[in-house]
Amino acid sequence: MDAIIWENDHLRLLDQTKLPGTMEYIECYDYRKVAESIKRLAVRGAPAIGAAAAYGLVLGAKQINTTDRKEFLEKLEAIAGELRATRPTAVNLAWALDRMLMRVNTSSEQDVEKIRRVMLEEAHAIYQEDVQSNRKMGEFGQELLPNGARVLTHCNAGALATAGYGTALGVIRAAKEKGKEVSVFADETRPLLQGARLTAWEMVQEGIPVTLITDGMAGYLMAKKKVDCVIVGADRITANGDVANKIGTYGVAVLANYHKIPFYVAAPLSTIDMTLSSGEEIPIEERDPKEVTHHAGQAMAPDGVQVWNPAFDVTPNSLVTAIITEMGIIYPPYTENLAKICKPNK
Ligand SMILES: CSC[C@H]1O[C@H](OP(=O)(O)O)[C@H](O)[C@@H]1O
Repeated sequence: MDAIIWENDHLRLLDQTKLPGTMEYIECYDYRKVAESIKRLAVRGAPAIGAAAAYGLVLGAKQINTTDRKEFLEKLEAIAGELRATRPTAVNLAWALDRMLMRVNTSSEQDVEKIRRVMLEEAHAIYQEDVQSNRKMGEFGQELLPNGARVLTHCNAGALATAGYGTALGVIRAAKEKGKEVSVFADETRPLLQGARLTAWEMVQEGIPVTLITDGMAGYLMAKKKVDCVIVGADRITANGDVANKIGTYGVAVLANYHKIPFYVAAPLSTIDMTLSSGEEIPIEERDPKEVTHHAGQAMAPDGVQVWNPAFDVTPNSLVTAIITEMGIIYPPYTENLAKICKPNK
């Protein structure tokens, strides 16, 4: 299932808000449609929104009506700013836009039409590199999974959250491709149910045994010794190895630590932000309270209730057993070992 397709000179986004019931693509010819799709999580997942934003900038470039390079660049920066503002936590979004702008600004090309072609090349490169990174991550990560491994995951860090194959679910896929019997416990992941709607769907599609649990069941499942390890994705990892990921991840990490179960994070280098020294500096997106008080348009809580709805939390590096990257499996001390594989973002 391709969440992101560039076809016939426009971007097609699988509307993930309609899964698992309906597979419907959003046809984007305007960068504002891409921005709106990222905001409402029609396309979501750190690497996926980075790739979508890169293609969104390509669409924006086509909408700038000038042949003057300076004016073109000024308007392109403004469009990039609108795309960057859609979601604050996943660093891949900013990383992809910065990479696109860097490619344009370091090009000596004066012909705006040729610049547009260079931008499309760069967006394709971002997309293709993400799939390759996921496969390399899977190759390294599957070494951590013995035959018969029972893996708990939270949210969706699969093909739908990336350009394809997945980060956490890429490790699961790679283990299966090696002939290992691996099964998955998927946290439903309130409030938007990425686990129930997306991870469970991906695993069922692939014939990988998956058991859906509510978020509150993870602890008891571990206490019953039914989990061999936890693997999650990430939206931003700081230089010291702190991890921002979907809300609820921190609780799963604390439980895993209490039950002495390995807690792994699978993420490409594009998710590691070396400009931030710790997780305290990560901007955490807060979303519409209606995501918590309503489900399928039905009120689940009384009017007047207060709501707190952070979309992410931060797991301290002390609870992270290892970080699975396309450069290999990174163990503590993270500050030292991440610096060895990452170039500073800035
Ligand atoms: C492979 S990154 C997936 C990451 O992104 C998700 O957040 P959202 O669904 O809000 O975009 C979640 O944190 C996943 O772990």
